[in-house]
Amino acid sequence: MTLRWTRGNGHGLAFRPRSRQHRRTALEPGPIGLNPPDRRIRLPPSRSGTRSQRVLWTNRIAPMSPARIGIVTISDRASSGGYADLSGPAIEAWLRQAITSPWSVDYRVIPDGFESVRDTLIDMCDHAGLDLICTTGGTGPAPRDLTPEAMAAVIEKPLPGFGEQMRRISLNEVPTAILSRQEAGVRGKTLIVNLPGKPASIAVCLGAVFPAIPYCLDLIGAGRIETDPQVCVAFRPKGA
Ligand SMILES: Nc1ncnc2c1ncn2[C@@H]1O[C@H](COP(=O)(O)OP(=O)(O)OP(=O)(O)O)[C@@H](O)[C@H]1O
Ligand SMILES: Nc1nc2c(c(=O)[nH]1)N[C@H]1C(S)=C(S)[C@@H](COP(=O)(O)O)O[C@H]1N2
Repeated sequence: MTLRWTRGNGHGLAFRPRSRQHRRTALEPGPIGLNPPDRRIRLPPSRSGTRSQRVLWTNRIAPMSPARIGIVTISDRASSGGYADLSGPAIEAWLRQAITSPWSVDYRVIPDGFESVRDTLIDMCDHAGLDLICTTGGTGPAPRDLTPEAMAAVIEKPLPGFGEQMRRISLNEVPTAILSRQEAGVRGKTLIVNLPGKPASIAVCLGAVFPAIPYCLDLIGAGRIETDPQVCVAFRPKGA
């Protein structure tokens, strides 16, 4: 038996404006929407089963619960209707191609600014309980670009390698990549990764760092992600 995930709230993809902030939350299928064969749903062992049988069912046979991924577009103009957000959807499209295990998305479009970014990220980590959050925008040096300042107030463990690698790869594309202060870090069981605002930067940056993300999620106790090796070869050390 296989599972096919369906949209959970019946609201489809429509935006629901909320003052200056637009928000869509939907339980959505991953790109494939099927559980891997070794994770088919079976009835759990009865209460009389041994402890090791129950552990086996829980760890190896129970279906993977969907990973919960947040996408946050940080842009004054996208959040006020100045232009259509292209970067958030670009992140979602890239993830749909790369991730083969079930996942759901929590997508928000918010204005630039310290408090707006800080409060949104804290809400997504602590209340929505997301496993991974990808932000886009607000990483540059302009006065309203305050994503890194908000990150400093949110993350508990910085992971500087992410920003270094994304800038390194991006410099092959555009000299102004050096202007991005994008970074990544962990808060509780959530990994947050910043991407620049330009839609074209999304695939470049995700392609550069995503191979390390599934194992990072394993290490922090977040949801498990499987990837399509044609798109992204996730690296997990042998024995992990
Ligand atoms: N989310 C987005 N969707 C579509 N285009 C975007 C987005 N973010 C940035 N861009 C494009 O990239 C350009 C430069 O990005 P940058 O982040 O510097 O924008 P910005 O001028 O700071 O945007 P804003 O004022 O809305 O925050 C923008 O002028 C816009 O054309
Ligand atoms: N791969 C890639 N990285 C990029 C860019 C880009 O076009 N492609 N734009 C740069 C530019 S022009 C800026 S100003 C910084 C910061 O962008 P942000 O403030 O929209 O986050 O990201 C940089 N990083």
